[in-house]
Amino acid sequence: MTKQGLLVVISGPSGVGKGTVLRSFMAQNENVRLSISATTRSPRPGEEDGVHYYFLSRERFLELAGSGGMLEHAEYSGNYYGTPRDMVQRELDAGNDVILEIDVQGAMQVKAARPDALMVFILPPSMAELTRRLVDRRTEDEVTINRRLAAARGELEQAHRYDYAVVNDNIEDAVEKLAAILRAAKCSTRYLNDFINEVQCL
Ligand SMILES: Nc1nc2c(ncn2[C@@H]2O[C@H](COP(=O)(O)OP(=O)(O)O)[C@@H](O)[C@H]2O)c(=O)[nH]1
Ligand SMILES: Nc1ncnc2c1ncn2[C@@H]1O[C@H](COP(=O)(O)OP(=O)(O)O)[C@@H](O)[C@H]1O
Repeated sequence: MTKQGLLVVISGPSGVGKGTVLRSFMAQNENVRLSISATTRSPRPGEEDGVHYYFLSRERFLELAGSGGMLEHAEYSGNYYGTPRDMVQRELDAGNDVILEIDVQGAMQVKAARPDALMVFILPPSMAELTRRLVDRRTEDEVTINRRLAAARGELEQAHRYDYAVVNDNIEDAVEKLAAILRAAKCSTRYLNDFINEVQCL
């Protein structure tokens, strides 16, 4: 039997650099898969259906969620977001680690349903820098940016519910810290049963 991959949840306020850090992390690490979420928000320029997100109508989203097709789902800043179940389980069973880049509400659902999930929170160096990144990205209008900054304060208060925090000051450093956390997690005694069956600590 192939050993199961690690389920990794990554959260952090909008604009902190989750996408940027994960793109670089994925390019440097094999046997890791990024779950593609479903969302009802509109695609940004350059975003492709089935690559960055599955862009669904509200009706289709609710249908999928209602039929148990999602591991978790939540409403964030006026839109629905959720993790389709199928790919996550398939990749874990194949022995690949799976990263869910999801908001705090969804993360807490995963933590309850899958206590084995490794929970990582990405922090900004400061609120001023977070604001600067969100504004400079130029993908949202002022109202949306303000909404996301308001949400950020609530999200940061939940960071203590995660196993690890990574400050995204410098991208390369953040990628390296994330890799170290995954390596350490594979040696964690919380996976002791798996560990006895199969040496996970490389
Ligand atoms: N619960 C949940 N949140 C998600 C999912 N996919 C993305 N999100 C979160 O939704 C929020 C908004 O995502 P997005 O609109 O892409 O904006 P961005 O994070 O600023 O690039 C972020 O906190 C994401 O982590 C998902 O499948 N489930
Ligand atoms: N360590 C960093 N230093 C400076 N700018 C960064 C850093 N990480 C990300 N950024 C920039 O901040 C903006 C938001 O990053 P993004 O990855 O889209 O965030 P998120 O996915 O968390 O919403 C982007 O313009 C990105 O280029």
